[in-house]
Amino acid sequence: EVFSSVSKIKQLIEQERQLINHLELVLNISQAKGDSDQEKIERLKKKLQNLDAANTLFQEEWNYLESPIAGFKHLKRIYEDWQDVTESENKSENKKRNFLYDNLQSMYDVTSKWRLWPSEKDVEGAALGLVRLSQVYNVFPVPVWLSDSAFCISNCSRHIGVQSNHVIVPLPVLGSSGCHQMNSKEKSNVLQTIYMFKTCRSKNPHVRWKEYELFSAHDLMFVARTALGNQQKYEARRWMQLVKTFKCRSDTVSRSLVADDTTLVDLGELEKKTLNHADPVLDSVQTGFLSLCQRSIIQFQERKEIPATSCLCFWTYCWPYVRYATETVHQSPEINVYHNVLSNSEIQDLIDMALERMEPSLLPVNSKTENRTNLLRVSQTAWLYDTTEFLKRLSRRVGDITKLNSGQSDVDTPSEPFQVVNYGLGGMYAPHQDSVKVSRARGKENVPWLQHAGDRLATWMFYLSDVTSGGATVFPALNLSVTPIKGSAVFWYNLQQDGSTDSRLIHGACPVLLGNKWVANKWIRETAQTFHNPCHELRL
Ligand SMILES: O=C(O)CCC(=O)C(=O)O
Ligand SMILES: [Fe+2]
Repeated sequence: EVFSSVSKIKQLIEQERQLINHLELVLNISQAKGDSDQEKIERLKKKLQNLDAANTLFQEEWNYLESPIAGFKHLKRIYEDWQDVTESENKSENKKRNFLYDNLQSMYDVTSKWRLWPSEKDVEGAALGLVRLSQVYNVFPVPVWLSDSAFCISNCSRHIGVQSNHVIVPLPVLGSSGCHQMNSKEKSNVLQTIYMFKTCRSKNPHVRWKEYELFSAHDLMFVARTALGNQQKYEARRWMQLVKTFKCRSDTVSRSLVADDTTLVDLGELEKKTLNHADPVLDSVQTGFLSLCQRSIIQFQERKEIPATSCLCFWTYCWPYVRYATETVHQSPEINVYHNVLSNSEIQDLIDMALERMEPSLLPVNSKTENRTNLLRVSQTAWLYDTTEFLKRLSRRVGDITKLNSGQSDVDTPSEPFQVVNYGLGGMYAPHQDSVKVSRARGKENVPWLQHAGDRLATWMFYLSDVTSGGATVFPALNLSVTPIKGSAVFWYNLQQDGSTDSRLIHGACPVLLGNKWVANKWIRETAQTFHNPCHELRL
């Protein structure tokens, strides 16, 4: 599975490069051997050129893949293109075993076994990410017709205080259109982006859009069909309607964007299936979650810098001494954000360690990932035990700041190992409690220490990245959202003094609209806090 981690999607560039080099070699040898159909070799060589161009596009600018549109298009292209290359021989009528046939066959076998190669499920996962983003943030692709080029891009909604029909262009997309003179402050500002975009376009009407910035009719149909398959009829209809606007346009660009007749036949069938849709009914937690997520996008531009005045500064006791700042973001129950608790190189080390071990995240209660269509949690996770001095030091730092027993080892387990998380395209975590009271024993029989560790008394979460847009941690019951700041951490108690779950601490991670979000959790368990957990008045 790739779609649930933006960093893994980026890594595909390197992997595809290796395949391209291999294919080139195979084609050259085949040509020299002369045992294959020359026409076929020519066709594949043409294809190879296209693959090479598409791959090179992202080679230097791989941050473009942090845009959900580019990410979706990239996964879909890799899946479809390589399916086409490796299956071309199988499909042909006169299957003749030769060097080319054998090699394409083995490339097919190898890639279908690669865990880090996109499957149809990945393309669907990315499509559902787009649907989720359009639902949550009301950023929705609308066709915008500009001079000779047609493109569909996000519609900026009333939710972020801008009239409809304005457009949001995800920043990486903007960069390629000759509008990249923005400074970093401007880059973090979604609203400004819209105005930048508008001015920029009017100054550069000749700018042509790159293929991965555009949704073709085929792309839109794919998203609509996937939404329908996920029982999201209303959303399916919204995406489908865009194809119709293509259809109505008479200019050549729009006509070329409507792929072929099958798209139109598909469109008719899909329309029938999406009739009589009903809007989903959301409960109050979900509604609170969504409106906090929407609001956090507007707040983003207002609050990016670490607040200087409202912070108390401390030193940790452990080497290397860290001068951190405490910001109380909520009073009762108390939620604190600690700034400057990790250095950039510590962050890089954590991410490098985690990247090798990441697996699709499990849901907390049923611990099953089979039904990924619900996508309550779209991310990948790696557990890092305190096996190195570096990780022990980070665990100690958490203990120094929280005054809790935060160590982690096989014999004595006051807290869990670090759980490093990387979110995917439109990656999110629906509202949940970190407390595991309900599910404690279930499925954990093979982890003996967990049986005695007690509940998750407190949550410590390092932010290992900033997020360009979206991705806030929100607390619907407290009407609070916390913006990820690289190197900061957020901390709260999940349990009340009597050990019961504090329902006010329900929280979730908003979908990432643009960027690559990384966090690292450390859950501090109850049992080993006997002489550490401060009594009521002393709690941090
Ligand atoms: O990523 C976030 O902002 C929240 C993550 C979270 O709640 C969790 O992993 O339990
Ligand atoms: Fe959580």
